[in-house]
Amino acid sequence: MKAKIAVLPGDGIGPEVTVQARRVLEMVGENFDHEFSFEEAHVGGIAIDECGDPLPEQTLNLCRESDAVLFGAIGGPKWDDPNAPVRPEQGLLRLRRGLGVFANIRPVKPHPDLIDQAPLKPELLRDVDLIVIRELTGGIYFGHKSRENDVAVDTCTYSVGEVERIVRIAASLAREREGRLTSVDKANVLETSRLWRATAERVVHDEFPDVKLEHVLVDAAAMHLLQKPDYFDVIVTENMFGDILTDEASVLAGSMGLLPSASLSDDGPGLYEPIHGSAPDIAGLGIANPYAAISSAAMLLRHSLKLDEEADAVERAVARAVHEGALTVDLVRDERKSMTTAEVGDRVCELLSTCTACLSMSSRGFGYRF
Ligand SMILES: NC(=O)C1=CN([C@@H]2O[C@H](COP(=O)(O)OP(=O)(O)OC[C@H]3O[C@@H](n4cnc5c(N)ncnc54)[C@H](O)[C@@H]3O)[C@@H](O)[C@H]2O)C=CC1
Ligand SMILES: CC(C)CC(=O)C(=O)O
Ligand SMILES: [Mg+2]
Repeated sequence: MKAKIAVLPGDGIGPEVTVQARRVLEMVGENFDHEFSFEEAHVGGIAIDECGDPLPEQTLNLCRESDAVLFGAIGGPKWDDPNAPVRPEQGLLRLRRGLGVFANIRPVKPHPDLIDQAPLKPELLRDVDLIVIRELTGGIYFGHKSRENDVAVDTCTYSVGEVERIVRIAASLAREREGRLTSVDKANVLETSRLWRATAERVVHDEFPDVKLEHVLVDAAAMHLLQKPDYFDVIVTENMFGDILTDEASVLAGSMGLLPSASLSDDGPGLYEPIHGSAPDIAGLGIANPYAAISSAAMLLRHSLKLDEEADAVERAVARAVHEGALTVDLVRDERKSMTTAEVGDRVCELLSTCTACLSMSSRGFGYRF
């Protein structure tokens, strides 16, 4: 097949991990005989430096006319001045809104070979296999903001329609998995959460009677994620809660550098990005973990290009590479045994072209279930 992929590396470790994800897609194109074309554009801080706008019009246009968007990360201390008129993060938020990608899918499934190194007890992690569905284009990140003298305001707004569509996606997914949906809110305090809860209740009751819905307050959910993470199947929640809970959930997998994501709209290109940020503390050192970006590329193959076999092959190559110990420093106890970002990318590409088990449809992959 032919596909046009927009590549937005961004800032910090964004370009370092995105180049590895792009190499993996190129390798998939070669091995499976697809014609993928790639076009890069600036977003975030680098775009501010270039033209004063974190999402230049040509970047958004490129994304709109592509089949999918591969995104790195944005932001960093250079653009962190609280009085700055524009910030890199605005570029990402405008991109998500501009593409209408309201459904952010963040799977969390610890790799069996990494469980012993995670900060939580192995017995808590062995059966963890959960997906967070985060509403991505509404809520407090997009509400009206103001600042006057000593007072600042951020507004959180949700409409019934916004809640209905994200709950439908989450409930459909739960139906294909274990049929358990946990809706996370703060309905004891927030009016938006009370609307969220009532809407989720109605949609699931009317349209997904086979799905078991429960409501958990976000503060308790933060605790349960660490105390009994294997309890969860599908979690659906609003934008900011999903942002925070998935950083927490990355601890279950072992590193921020492991969690991928897909952001989808009703139609149009999907946006694929690791859940982590630009990691200024390690940027430029060549040690960032590229697995989250590479796994996001697998999600791109599956969701935007409908290439399941190819997506499975990438996930199997990642699983195999992790099993062999192809790990960056965030995942190894002995630094001398770590690989660089590029070495990990090399190994995944090698496995994709040489490992018959990775390419074989009959062998089992890592198996994100969605
Ligand atoms: N999607 C995006 O582009 C996001 C951008 N940001 C921006 O990124 C900048 C830094 O934010 P932080 O709060 O430090 O969050 P961060 O996610 O960039 O980093 C948090 C911690 O995780 C580590 N980490 C992150 N990705 C890693 C990887 N691939 N391999 C190994 N270690 C990794 C970092 O070294 C750091 O210690 C800020 O400007 C923030 O606004 C933050 C989150 C998401
Ligand atoms: C600009 C931020 C909202 C990005 C972020 O933290 C995320 O999407 O996880
Ligand atoms: Mg985040």
